[in-house]
Amino acid sequence: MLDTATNLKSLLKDPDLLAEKAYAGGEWIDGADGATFEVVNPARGDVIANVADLDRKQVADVIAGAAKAQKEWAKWTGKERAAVLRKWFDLMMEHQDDLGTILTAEQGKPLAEAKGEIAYGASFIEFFGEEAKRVYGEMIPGHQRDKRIMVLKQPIGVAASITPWNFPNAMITRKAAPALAAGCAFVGRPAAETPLSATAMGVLAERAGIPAGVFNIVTSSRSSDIGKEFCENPNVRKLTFTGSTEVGRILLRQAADQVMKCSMELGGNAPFIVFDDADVDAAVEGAIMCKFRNNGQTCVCANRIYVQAGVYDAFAEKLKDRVSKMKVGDGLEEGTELGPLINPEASEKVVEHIEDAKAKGGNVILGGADGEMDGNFFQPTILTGVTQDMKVSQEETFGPLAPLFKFEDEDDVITMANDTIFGLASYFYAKDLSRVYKVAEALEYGIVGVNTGIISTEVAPFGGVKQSGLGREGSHHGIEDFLELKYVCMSV
Ligand SMILES: NC(=O)C1=CN([C@@H]2O[C@H](COP(=O)(O)OP(=O)(O)OC[C@H]3O[C@@H](n4cnc5c(N)ncnc54)[C@H](OP(=O)(O)O)[C@@H]3O)[C@@H](O)[C@H]2O)C=CC1
Ligand SMILES: O=C(O)[C@H](O)CS(=O)(=O)O
Repeated sequence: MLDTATNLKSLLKDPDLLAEKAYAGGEWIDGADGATFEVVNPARGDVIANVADLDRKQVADVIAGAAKAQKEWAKWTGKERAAVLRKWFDLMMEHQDDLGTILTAEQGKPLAEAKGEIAYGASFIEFFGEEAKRVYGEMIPGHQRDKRIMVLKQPIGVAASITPWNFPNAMITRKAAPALAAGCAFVGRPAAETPLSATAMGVLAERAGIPAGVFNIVTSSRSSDIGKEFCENPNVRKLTFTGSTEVGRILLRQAADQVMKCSMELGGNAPFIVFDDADVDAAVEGAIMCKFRNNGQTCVCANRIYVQAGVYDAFAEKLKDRVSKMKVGDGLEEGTELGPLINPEASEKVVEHIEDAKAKGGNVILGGADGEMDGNFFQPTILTGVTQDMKVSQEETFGPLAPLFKFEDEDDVITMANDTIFGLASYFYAKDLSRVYKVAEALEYGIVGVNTGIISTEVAPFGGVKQSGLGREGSHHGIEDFLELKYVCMSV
């Protein structure tokens, strides 16, 4: 039973990984006047930690220190930076079990998924540690006989990061790894719901030999204040955000005054399309992984499931059979496949989408809003007879709700799939090669999964179009957002 920080420490092989202070300038610091905020285990509602609650002035001081440290860090060679990043990666993998336990305790996902997130998060550090050695500039043939043109790539400076609660480790490393590899300093503010995974990364950064002030975690419950400091502080040259489109808009407006370089990984509304020529069994498995990963709390989860008329009934029946067997429970308990939602508001949103769909003609064939589940637990739910006018079609549910839409022909489903302000991830199952090419090209999304429901990897460029974001994270593209191009024109 998780009910106190002491109890959580008792589950860890290395209890020092549970850090309740902020990590800044190589020091562990308290909130001003000892202020703290509570971290709650979403499965049981118990307080598992009391974490330093930094105020805006303290964060400004951290940024000043990061700016100083960054000047020295930028002088390191790419190879030297690669070495400490590799050490950080090795330490993450060595402590994968403890990091997973901490993650499950504060976020709720099943322990196996949490450990998977640690490996996924670590993969960004491994990948960008290697990229640190390959930040190449270029020589361009001069435009005049006496001119030589050189293009340098230099670190942008201090990168400020704001991350969500749903992937409390990987969303930090997906930003910190390219930032540090490029020679930037990093000041990260994790979601108040899940700061412990972030401070644990501070413990390991210190052990890896990352210089003081290069990697900083500012824990705070005052998200708006800290966001304003990040956007208004002249020492911050880059803002990288993962979270809702709503908050992304606020940050972009705030960052505009400094014309700050921003990367935005925002909300999604992923269509998952099953054509008549699909392998239906494979599509059902893909839909389960895509829809119920992290209990539906990912920006790339299938939010709308479109099934062509010829296979609709078979798909619905098979999906219902598989989902009815999924185990809901505490993420720390053996065999749990679906943990709790992060908070009561998340459950309320799922209920709202179910009730709206029912009122507009939808049918619940599994689960539903009036289940006997307590706390933040929610029984996985499948709706049929879903149509475009329902809330679930235009809003991100961010929970274990699978709405099935029936469609007749290819052009119709492309139109429906693209009928959203979002454009992050999309998926479809089909075998015909011509259809695969045409549909992949027609979907207005940054990511298209073909005959797969899982697309997340450090080697590919992750990001959205339309109101799902700006920029890409991961892949060799991911480091570019932390570099500035400098053109040197030499007269010889
Ligand atoms: N595209 C992507 O990769 C991802 C997108 N998302 C999207 O985010 C949403 C769910 O995540 P959720 O965490 O609730 O999203 P939010 O946008 O509410 O929060 C994201 C982060 O922003 C912080 N925040 C909230 N308001 C402000 C503000 N005014 N100024 C500065 N920071 C602020 C939050 O802090 P606090 O929580 O402490 O208030 C949190 O750390 C969904 O829409 C999901 O699709 C989520 C993850 C990944
Ligand atoms: O926060 C999220 O939803 C992640 O970006 C999704 S993923 O990269 O872990 O797939």
